[in-house]
Amino acid sequence: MTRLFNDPAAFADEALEGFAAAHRGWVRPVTGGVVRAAGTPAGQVAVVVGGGSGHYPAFSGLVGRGLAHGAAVGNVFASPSAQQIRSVARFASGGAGVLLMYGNYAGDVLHFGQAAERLAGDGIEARTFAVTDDISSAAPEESAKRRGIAGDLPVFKTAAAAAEEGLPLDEVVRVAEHANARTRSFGIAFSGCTLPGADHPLFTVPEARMAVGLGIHGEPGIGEESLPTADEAARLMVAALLKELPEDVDTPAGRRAAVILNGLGSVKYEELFVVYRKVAALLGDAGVDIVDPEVGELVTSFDMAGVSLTLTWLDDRLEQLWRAPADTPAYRKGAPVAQEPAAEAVPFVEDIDDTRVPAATEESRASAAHVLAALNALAGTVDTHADELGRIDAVAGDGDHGIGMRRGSTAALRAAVRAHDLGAGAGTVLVHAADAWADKAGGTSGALWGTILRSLGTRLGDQDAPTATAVARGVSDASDAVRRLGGAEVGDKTMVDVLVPFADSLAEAAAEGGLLTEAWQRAALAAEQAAAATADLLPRKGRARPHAEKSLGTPDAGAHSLALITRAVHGVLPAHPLDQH
Ligand SMILES: Nc1ncnc2c1ncn2[C@@H]1O[C@H](COP(=O)(O)OP(=O)(O)O)[C@@H](O)[C@H]1O
Ligand SMILES: O=C(COP(=O)(O)O)[C@@H](O)CO
Repeated sequence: MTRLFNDPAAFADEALEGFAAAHRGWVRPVTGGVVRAAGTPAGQVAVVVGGGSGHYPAFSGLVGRGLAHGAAVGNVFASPSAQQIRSVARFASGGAGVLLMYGNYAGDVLHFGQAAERLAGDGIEARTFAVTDDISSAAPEESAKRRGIAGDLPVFKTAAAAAEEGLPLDEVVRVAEHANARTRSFGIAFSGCTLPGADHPLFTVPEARMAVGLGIHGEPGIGEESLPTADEAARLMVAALLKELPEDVDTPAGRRAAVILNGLGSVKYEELFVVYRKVAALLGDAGVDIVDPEVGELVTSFDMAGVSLTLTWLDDRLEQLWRAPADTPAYRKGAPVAQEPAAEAVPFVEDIDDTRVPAATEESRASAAHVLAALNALAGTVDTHADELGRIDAVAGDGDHGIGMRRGSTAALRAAVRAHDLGAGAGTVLVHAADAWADKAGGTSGALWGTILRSLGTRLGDQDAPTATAVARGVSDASDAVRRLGGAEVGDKTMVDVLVPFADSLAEAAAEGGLLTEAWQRAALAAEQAAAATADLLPRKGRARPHAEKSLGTPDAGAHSLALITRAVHGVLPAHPLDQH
């Protein structure tokens, strides 16, 4: 249970504020997260890590000398937005490029990827790297699809130590790749976490049972067993990791390994030590030399009861980087160094200002009022159904779909009203709404809804009043862009299962002529049917993919929310052609 909070929606921001206030010697708050208080030395590659809140000390606690140069911090269990990441990276950049590092989750992959593209536009070379250490989350032949858990630490740390040595970006990336290929984790859990403001846990594990391989957001595991003793838990985790050695490690005997026994939130230190005692003995029996082990909380999930074991199989180079000094709020190694308080917040760079509004015609400005009505209806239906969306998402996802959609749609509406008041046309109103949605919501749906609204806005532009055909084309553009960005196709059990038939049916109906509202009505029906049909599908993308049977019988959350939105928007479309006011 998370008991101490104010407004649950403000939890992540308030936690970050307090964290920064408590660690002024190490970090400086900037838009989107934190950077090192002392800045990045000129000419050094900056390692910017990030992910959702709720996993402390990942990710803000790992910022400081010898480790990350900055951390982009998202909402609870949702990736930071591309805009947040871009902002942190701009503040952290030391002029030699930026390596963006995160765990392999759909939302993070989308937002960090977009941030890297935008940084290139800012003249900052940026590369991305997703950590994939959790061996329960995909089979060895699909290791690139694995999630990142406590293996984040050794992969971030070795790459950052290479950056600290002054190596160029390409070489820092090579170290990250090598460390990731040599890092494997395996976890078990006994109970789920309860998010701030929630009155029940996000997921549960039956009494006296243990979920094997359960993810840090409750992603389905690979099995369930009776509650083990501490020694049995150690045996299970060590055996799993020794069974899956990296390709270039033929036997554990005589090898050196960094070992992390990570507590996920409510397993306390003495319990961890009892387990570690057996882990060390078993690894010793297998002939493994343990190097600088860590036993403690390094990647958590609020009050989740569980532990994970991570091994990084070292060679001389990785060992040198693993053992290099580090000094961050949550992770210190080597001789202590006195911290200087941060200089008062003088921005290293200008904050990003994307609020300008280009000139628009009278017609387009008048149509912007219809766009506002549509966004208002959208935000209204999301608000009404937020709890239901969360419940659906919790079946096989992380339960935050309603929260994220509410946060995004509210921010989008607010930005749209502001742009409209500044005299924006329909296209610009949508583009501002798109950016606000992606920025404030983060997560997978934030990136995808940002893309949907931006595609539509770009197609409508600020010159002509939108016709049914232009709207249908904009929706088709959105459908193409979402598929391109997320890589999902129809049948994968995502919002794409609704977006594609909605776009196709709208295009078909619009081509027959008539009013947008009539065409939209047909398309909304197609969307509702397609959303309901996702209940029969097995997910092939996103969090719910591994061991997906759990979601059979429940529709996809993103597909359902899209169908609800198409219906709500239909209710406010004008009963006359948009270009004839
Ligand atoms: N690759 C993808 N392409 C399109 N849609 C996706 C993809 N992955 C996930 N989704 C959609 O995103 C929804 C989850 O959104 P959200 O709650 O923001 O996710 P998360 O918490 O994983 O960031 C899913 O229900 C699904 O419809
Ligand atoms: O949950 C996280 C990000 O994944 P999403 O796919 O955006 O939900 C985050 O906590 C781990 O980085």
